[in-house]
Parts: sequence; structure tokens; C-alpha cells
Amino acid sequence: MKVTVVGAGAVGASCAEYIAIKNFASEVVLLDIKEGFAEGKAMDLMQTASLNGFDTKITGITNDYSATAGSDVAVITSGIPRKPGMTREELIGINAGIVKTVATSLIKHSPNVILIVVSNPMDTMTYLVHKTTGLAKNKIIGMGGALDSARFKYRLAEALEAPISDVDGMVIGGHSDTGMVPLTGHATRNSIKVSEFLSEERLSQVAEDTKVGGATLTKLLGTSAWYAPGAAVSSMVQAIACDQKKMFPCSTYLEGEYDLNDICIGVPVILGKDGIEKIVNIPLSAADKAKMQESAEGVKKTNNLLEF
Ligand SMILES: NC(=O)c1ccc[n+]([C@@H]2O[C@H](COP(=O)([O-])OP(=O)(O)OC[C@H]3O[C@@H](n4cnc5c(N)ncnc54)[C@H](O)[C@@H]3O)[C@@H](O)[C@H]2O)c1
Ligand SMILES: O=C(O)C[C@H](O)C(=O)O
Repeated sequence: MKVTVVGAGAVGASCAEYIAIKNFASEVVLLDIKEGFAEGKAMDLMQTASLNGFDTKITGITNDYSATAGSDVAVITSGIPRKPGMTREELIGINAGIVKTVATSLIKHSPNVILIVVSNPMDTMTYLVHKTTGLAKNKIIGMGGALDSARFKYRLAEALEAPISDVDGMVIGGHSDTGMVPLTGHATRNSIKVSEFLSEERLSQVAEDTKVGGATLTKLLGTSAWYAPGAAVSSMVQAIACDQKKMFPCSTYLEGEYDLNDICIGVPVILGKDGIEKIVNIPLSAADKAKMQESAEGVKKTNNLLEF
């Protein structure tokens, strides 16, 4: 299994590190436009191999896509992150051009690649890749929901004063400060609905804290987060590499599912060797359905800013 990660910055390097530590890929190629940067990150990471006990070979390359040829999976993290006070949507002007060029170059050298889009605004960048590359829709996957769900579980565990391993929950919808739909009504502690343990008010606080999870970290860090994003991507790559048929909420192109059309937005999917192998339809409450529609309107507004 050969994996390419484009963008050797905070998220790209974290993603490469987690993939290596999980030890399921034979090769990870890190590519960046900044001269020598990916080479440096790859060398530094390789010098952790004997310490962290992995055999994955990580190589770095400056903007030469021939080194990515034959990749099974490629992750796009190239582009700028937001600064405190910004929304993800404000990144579209710079990141759209980068994501389009990078996706085209990756596919040219690896026509069978499965692409995972991370750069923000992620749902719109995933839609851009869908509209401009001709790659099959099961091979274009946006990462947002896996991260947002991890943050939801963190907040649920905090509210429940429970270990995170006791908690399950999922966030669907757009990967934005206002568009996420944490499914509080489906969340459980050891298969018991969390509403049995938490007041409605506490549960809506959990949902609000989850939605602004990225903004909260951006304010603290001065740039956006990387550990949990890298871990989320690595879990998705592993599900594909190991054909795990695992369910993640991912941004995918919808054609009628959830009553939505011509949009990439987060819904539960099954990830396996073919990428998105199935879009899972789950029953939503009337309130969650309405939130999903509102979220989609927000994503479409950003999509309308794209110039193809
Ligand atoms: N979807 C998510 O859940 C999620 C999570 C975290 C970050 N992000 C997004 O991921 C992106 C990267 O974040 P980061 O913190 O790693 O930023 P970063 O600045 O640390 O790294 C970005 C890297 O991309 C490189 N780059 C820029 N243009 C390039 C090009 N044309 N080709 C190759 N490399 C190029 C830069 O040189 C830089 O090293 C941002 O857009 C951020 O908003 C998304
Ligand atoms: O918050 C951001 O801008 C980065 C990312 O989308 C995140 O959720 O951490």
C-alpha cells in the first residue's frame, strides 16, 4: 500500500506520522511545494522508526509528482490554515486553486488513486475535486466528520465524567462552525442514550462546544489543529488499506440521499478497499433533518463561489 500525503505542514506531517506508527502501509510519500521541507519532515519522521517500532518507509519530495506514481490513496492537506477569528470559508480564494492543481497532478500519476480531501473549506474542496477531475465519486472522500465525531465524543465524555471508550456518537453535516449536526439523540454511553444521563441543556452545550471545536483550538494555538485531524485521516486511510468496512461520517457527493443533490457534505459511509463502498441512510429526527438542510444551504453558498 502506497500512500501520498500532499502538504508536509502540521496536518500532513501528523497524518504521515500516525499512518507510520499504525504500521499498515509499506510506503508514505510526503510532497510539499516548499523546497526541502517534505524531505526534512520525512527524514525526521524516519528517525523515529526504531523508537516507535514501525517499518513504513517515509520519503519526502519537493513538488515532483512522479514520486507519487502508483499511489493507492492520496491525502490533500496542501493550502493555508485559518487564523483566530477567521472562518474556514474565508480560505476558499487561495485553497481552491491549490486543491484543483494538486488533485489533477495526483490523478495524472496515479489514475486509480483514492483521494482524501482535508484542505478547507473541506466540503467545497471535495465538491471542487468532484466537479473538475472526473474521478469516480466513491474515490473522492472529504475528511471532517471523523474529526468532528472524535471531538463530540471528547465533549460527551467530559460532560458524562466517563472514559471516552464508554461513549459513542457521530457528527454529520457540513464541516463548518455553524453547519455541523452532532447527533445528540443517537449518542450513547455503553448503549444507553446519553439523554438518560445528561439534561437537555447540558447536551446542547456539548453540541455547541463540538461545533466550534476547530475555532476553539485555532484561538488557543494561533493556527488550526493537527493531532486529531492527522489521527482522523490516518484512521480513514487504514480503513481503506485494510478493507475494514468501517463506518465514518465523510463528505461525499450526494444524489438524492438525505434529500440532498449536487453537494458534497458529511453523511455516514462505509470505507473499504474501494473507498466509499456505501452511503448509509440513518433515520433522522425532524429537527436533525432541518439542521441538515440548513447545513447544506451553507455549503452550497460556499460552492457558488467556486470558479471552475
Ligand atoms: N478537514 C479538516 O478536518 C481539517 C483539519 C485540519 C486542517 N484542515 C485544513 O488543512 C489545511 C492544512 O492545514 P495545516 O495546519 O497543515 O497547514 P500548514 O500551513 O501547516 O501546511 C500546509 C502545507 O501545504 C503546503 N502547500 C501549499 N501549497 C501547496 C501546493 N500547491 N502543493 C504542495 N504543498 C503545498 C505548504 O507549503 C505547507 O507546508 C488547511 O487548509 C486547514 O484548514 C482541515
Ligand atoms: O478549524 C479549522 O480551521 C481546521 C479544521 O477544520 C479543524 O476542524 O480543526
